[in-house]
Amino acid sequence: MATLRIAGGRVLHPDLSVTEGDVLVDDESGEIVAVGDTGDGDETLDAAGCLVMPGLVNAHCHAAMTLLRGYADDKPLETWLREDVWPVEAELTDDDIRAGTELALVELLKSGTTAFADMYFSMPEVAEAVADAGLRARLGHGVVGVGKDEDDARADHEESLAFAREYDGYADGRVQTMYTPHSLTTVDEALLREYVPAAREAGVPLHFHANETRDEVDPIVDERGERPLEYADDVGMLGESDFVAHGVHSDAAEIALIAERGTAVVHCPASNMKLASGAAPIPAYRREGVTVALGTDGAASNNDLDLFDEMRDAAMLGKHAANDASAVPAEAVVEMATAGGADALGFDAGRIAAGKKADLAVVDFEAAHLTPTHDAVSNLAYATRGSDVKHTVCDGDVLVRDREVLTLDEDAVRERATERARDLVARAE
Ligand SMILES: CSC[C@H]1O[C@@H](n2cnc3c(O)ncnc32)[C@H](O)[C@@H]1O
Ligand SMILES: [Zn+2]
Repeated sequence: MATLRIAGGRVLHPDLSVTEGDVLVDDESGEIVAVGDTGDGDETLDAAGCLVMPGLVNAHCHAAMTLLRGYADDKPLETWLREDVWPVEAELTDDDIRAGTELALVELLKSGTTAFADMYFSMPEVAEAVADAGLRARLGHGVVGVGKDEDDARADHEESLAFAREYDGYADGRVQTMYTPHSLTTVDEALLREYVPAAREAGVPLHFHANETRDEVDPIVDERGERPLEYADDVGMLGESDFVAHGVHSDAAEIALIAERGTAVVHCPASNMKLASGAAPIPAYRREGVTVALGTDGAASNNDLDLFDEMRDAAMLGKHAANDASAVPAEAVVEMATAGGADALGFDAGRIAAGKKADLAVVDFEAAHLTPTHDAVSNLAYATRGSDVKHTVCDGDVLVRDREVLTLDEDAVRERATERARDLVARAE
C-alpha cells in the first residue's frame, strides 16, 4: 500500500467541526485510511495554513457548455434555449464536446471539485476526458424529443441507455452513469413509459430537469390536471437513487412526495437567478428530509463552474427569498456542496472519515479575504473563492498541486477550446 499524508492543516469533519490534524490516504484503494494523528505516509502533501475539506460535488452540469460561456445572456430559459442554445448545439461535434469538457474539468479541478454529474451529448468523449483527468463523475446522454420524429426520439433514448450500460464503472469505477431524459416537457410520455423501466433494469439512476420555471409547470398542470412531480412519480421517475435538477416551483405536496420517495434535489441558484427562473424552496426540502445538493448548471447560464460561488449564492438567495437571514445558513450550503452532493450522486465520498473515498480539496486560508478565521465554515460559505484551492485530490491521487493541474495541460486546453468555440459559433451563424 502506498500512502499519501496531507499534513499540517486543519480538517473539516463530517459534523462540520474543525480540528488540527492530518489525513492519510491509500492511493491504491483510493480511500481515506486515518484522520488526525495519522503517522507518516510514503509521500506528503503540504497543507500548512490550509483547511482540508471534502472535495466539492457539482451535482448538475453540462460541462461542454463552457464553449458557450457568454454566448447568449440575459434571456429567460425557454427563449434562451430555443433562440440561441439549441441552434448552436445542433452544430456541435465530438471534438468540440471533448474540448469544452476539458476546459470545464480544468475549472472544476482548480476550484476543488472532485465529482460532478453531467448530462449532455457525445458522452463517450466526456467519459474519456474524465478518465484521463482523474476525477469522478456520473454521466448521462441527454434525451430531447423536441423537433424529432418517433424514430429519432426512440434512437435518442436507446443511445442514452446504451451509453449508461456500456460506461457504468468505467475508469476503475470513477465513471458511473445514469439515464437522463432532459425534462418532463421535452420528452414524450409514451417513450418515458417504455424506457424508464429499461433504465431500472439496467440498474442506473435517473436525472432530469423538473419544475425549473413556471412556463414548464403550467402546461403540465393544464393538460394533465396533476403537478409535474406527481406525473414523474406516475411514470416511475422518482426512485431512491434518482435526482432532479432545479425543483424551483414545487408545491408542498410535491416536496412531501419526493421526500417519501427518497429522491434528491439539485439546487442551482446562480442559473435560477440568471434566467430569472425563481428561488427554490430549499428550507422546505430540508425540513422534509430531502437530500439537497448543489449544481452550477452549464457555464452558459452561470457563467462559471465555481461551487464556492454556488454556496454563497445558495445562502444569499435562500435568505432573500424567505426574508429570513437564518433560512439557508452556512452549515447547510457546505453540507449541500459536499455530503449532499455525494449522496445525491451515489458516491461514498463527501465526508472526511476513514473508509470514505479520498476526494479532498485543500483550501489556502492564508489570504486577506479569509482573515481572521472566527469560523471556518462561515469562511467557506461566504468568503472563499475557487482560486483559494491549493491542492485537489481524487481517489487518492493528487490532481492539482500548488494550483497546477497535473493531468491536463491548461494552456493547450484553453487554446483548443478558444478555437473550437470560435468555429462552432461561426458554423451556427
Ligand atoms: C439534452 S442535454 C442537456 C440539454 O439541456 C440544456 N440546458 C442547459 N441548461 C439548461 C437549463 O437550465 N434548463 C434546461 N435545459 C438546459 C442544454 O443546452 C442541452 O441542450
Ligand atoms: Zn441543466
